[in-house]
Amino acid sequence: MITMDDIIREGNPALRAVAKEVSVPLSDEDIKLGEEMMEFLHNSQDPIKAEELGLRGGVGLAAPQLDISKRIIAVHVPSGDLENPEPTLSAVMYNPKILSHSVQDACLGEGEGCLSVDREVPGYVVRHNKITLSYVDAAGVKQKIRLKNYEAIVVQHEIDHLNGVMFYDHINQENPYALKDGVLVIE
Ligand SMILES: CC(C)(C)[C@H](NC(=O)Nc1cc(F)cc(F)c1)C(=O)N(CC(=O)NO)CC1CCCC1
Ligand SMILES: [Zn+2]
Repeated sequence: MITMDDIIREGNPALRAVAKEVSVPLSDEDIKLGEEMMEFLHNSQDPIKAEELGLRGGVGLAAPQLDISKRIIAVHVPSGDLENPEPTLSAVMYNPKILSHSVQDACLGEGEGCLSVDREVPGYVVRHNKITLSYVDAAGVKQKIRLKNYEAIVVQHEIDHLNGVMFYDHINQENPYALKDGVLVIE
């Protein structure tokens, strides 16, 4: 089972490498890894298990954060309201690729953090507001989906990890809260 000890932290050069595509059909090993990554996210969002295992509540995880240089990400975005426990996005994505994106940019009003970064780095992380994404799912089926707002931000954050990019690489060094006109601030 994946715990925080398995997650490498900034400074580890493996976080700056470009990860390799996985072969399709998926190997049992890659399918198992994806299942373990999703299990980590579920455990991290379960108050009891998170406390027991000392996990930070995670919405996304990329294989390079486990020192595995493969283009695999897992995302699990809870719905946010207790009435509707259905997550708004829950998927293990193999070889995810952004096919196209909106002109409209967006950022989280709270800025971003990272499971591999044990410090606060303030500032807006400007990303695409909407993306069209292709990936191979855990069943080996090619998917093409459109995402927007928070879900799109999470997936872009995870795909960045596959390219050795950290969220703070996007923050304006002169003025971390500088915003061009028209950037949507997502609260
Ligand atoms: C770094 C951390 C603060 C743990 C961040 N979680 C988060 O932003 N909030 C959160 C946590 C939950 F459990 C449920 C929930 F709806 C929201 C996160 O998981 N990531 C993922 C990551 O580090 N992947 O490599 C960072 C987020 C910043 C913007 C998108 C992902
Ligand atoms: Zn991260």
